[in-house]
Amino acid sequence: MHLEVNQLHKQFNTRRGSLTALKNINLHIEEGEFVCAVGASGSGKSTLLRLIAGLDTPTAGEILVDGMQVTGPGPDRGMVFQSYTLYPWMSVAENVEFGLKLQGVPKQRRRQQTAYYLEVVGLSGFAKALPKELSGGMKQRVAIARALASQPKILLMDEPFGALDVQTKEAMQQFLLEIWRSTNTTVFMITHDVEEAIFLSQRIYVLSSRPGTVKQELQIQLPSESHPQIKRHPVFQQYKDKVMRLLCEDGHKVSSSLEDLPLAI
Ligand SMILES: Nc1ncnc2c1ncn2[C@@H]1O[C@H](COP(=O)(O)OP(=O)(O)OP(=O)(O)O)[C@@H](O)[C@H]1O
Repeated sequence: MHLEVNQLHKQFNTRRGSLTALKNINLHIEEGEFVCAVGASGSGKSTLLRLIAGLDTPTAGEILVDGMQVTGPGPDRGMVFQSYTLYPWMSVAENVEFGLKLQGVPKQRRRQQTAYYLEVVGLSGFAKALPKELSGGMKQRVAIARALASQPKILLMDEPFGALDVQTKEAMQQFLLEIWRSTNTTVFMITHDVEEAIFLSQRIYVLSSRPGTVKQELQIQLPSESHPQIKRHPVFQQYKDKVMRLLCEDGHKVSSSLEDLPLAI
C-alpha cells in the first residue's frame, strides 16, 4: 500500500467568496505506517481526509492509492469518524457486517469476519447489543471493527476519539496502537490533539491554517514503545514543544487576521 497526495488544492465557493481550504499539500504514507496530520481548527484536516476518502473532489492535484487515482469512495479506504456513525436500529454485529454485505461477501465469510473483528476489538460479548446500549468508547470500537472488517488498505480516522472523556480517550489510544501492531494496518489519522499525534504516530504532518499547507513533517522516535506514561518522558515533551511552537507561530499569523485563535488546540 502506498498513498500519495500530490499538489493537492481545495477551494470552496462560499457566500462570502472563494475560500482556499488546502494549498499545495504533498504527503505520502507507506505500508504499515501510522501517520497523523495535526493542525488547528480550520487548517483543513477534515477536508484533507474527505478528499482522500473520495467523499469530495480536489480543485487541483491528485491522490493515488497504489498508483491508482482516487475518484470516489472505495473499500480500499476504511473510515472512522468522530461522531458515532453506527446504524441505531442494527445490532453491533449487523453494523460490522453491513459493509461486507454491500461488497457482496458471502454470508458465511461475513459472519466469520465479523466475529473475528469483534474479537479483535474486545466486543464479542456485545454482538447482539444495539448501539444505544454501548458507551462512547465501545461505539468507536465497533466503528473501528466495521472499518477493519472490509480489510481496507488504509484506515482513515477523523478525530475518532474527539468526543470521548480523557480517560476513555487514553484507553482507546492504547487500544488503537495494539490493534495497529497486531493487524499491520496502515493508518492515517487527523487530530488537533498534539499529544495524541505524538503518542500514536511514527510520522506527523503539521498543518498550517488558512490555507492549510504542510508546515513540517516530523519523524517521531520515542525511547520505548508507547504506553501512557511515555507522555511524561522528556523526549515526548520535546516533540510536544516543537509541534506546539509550529502551531503557535501559525496562530500568531491567524490571530492577526482575526480568524480562529490557536486556543482550539
Ligand atoms: N463544504 C464546505 N463549504 C465551504 N467551506 C468549507 C466546507 N468545508 C470546509 N470548509 C472550510 O474550509 C476550512 C477547513 O475546514 P475543515 O473542516 O477541513 O478544517 P478542520 O481543520 O478539520 O477544522 P476542525 O478541527 O475545526 O474540524 C474552514 O475554513 C471551513 O470553513
